Amino acid sequence: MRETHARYAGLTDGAVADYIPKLAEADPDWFGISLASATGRSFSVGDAQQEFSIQSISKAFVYALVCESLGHDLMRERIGVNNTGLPFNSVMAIELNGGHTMNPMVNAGALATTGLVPGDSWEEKWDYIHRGLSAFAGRDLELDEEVFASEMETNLRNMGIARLLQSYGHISIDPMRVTELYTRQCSLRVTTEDLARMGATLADGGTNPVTGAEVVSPAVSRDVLAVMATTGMYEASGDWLFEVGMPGKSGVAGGIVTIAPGKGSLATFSPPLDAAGNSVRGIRATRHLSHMLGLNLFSSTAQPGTAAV
Ligand SMILES: NC(=O)CC[C@H](N)C(=O)O
Repeated sequence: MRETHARYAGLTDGAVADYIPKLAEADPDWFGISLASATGRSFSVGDAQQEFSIQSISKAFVYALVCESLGHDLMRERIGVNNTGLPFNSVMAIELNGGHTMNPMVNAGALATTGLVPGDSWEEKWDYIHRGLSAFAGRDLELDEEVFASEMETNLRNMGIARLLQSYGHISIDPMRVTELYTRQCSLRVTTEDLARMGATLADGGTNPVTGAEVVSPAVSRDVLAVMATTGMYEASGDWLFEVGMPGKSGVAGGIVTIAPGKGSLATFSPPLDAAGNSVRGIRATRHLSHMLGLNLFSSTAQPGTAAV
């Protein structure tokens, strides 16, 4: 892992996200990698204690929690599991599909998923998300108030998507409050160590390997990993699966979590992103580690390959 970190630390491709003004302040040199096993062991290199906002990675875990509460068959019917082939904040994807969301890993499906979070009040709904994501991580996650405020000020597109979904009957409660709740979940602060533990919980069938908490069922974990594999890296999910061979989920702050079912999880953090909004160093490092550790799910042997990655 040290070798992988050193190998890609000097890579300067990509650009730090700036459509959320606060994110533009990130240091492009930050680079952390953590690994957590499904048996509770972990290892990190680089800026693994640097906190950053979880952003879209929250989508996978909130989806898991809502599937656990409402049933994954119902969620599949309501939200969908197919890739849109379009950017994460696409409005066209809704219009091209008769007003339906396509999957929970892009903004439309994620907003609709957050709109289904159980709770009689907004406080209860937030508590459900906050407690659930914290249970995945095994510690109490904190809100980044500055990132939250910054995105709320510039959130017109997500508000538009939520309104559009309301017009098609896919959000039945106040779409502005749903957008706020979604933005709040995206603003929780994590480190790669947290993300690796969250991923290891999915790798372990929904039980946090460190705390022993049963956060979601093995069946929900399995289904969430399948949706991550098809859509976790947005329109670049095919390239990712082809190269890495494992489900992954990225966020615009620069995090990526990758899961090796039954084995554990890798998490990377590096703010510069490619055109699809995925961390450039994160992709390269994960690809390399998948290869070196023989983690590709489609390989018939667990032997590391030899191709230069
Ligand atoms: N790709 C992402 O991480 C996007 C998350 C961000 N909060 C948004 O909705 O725009």
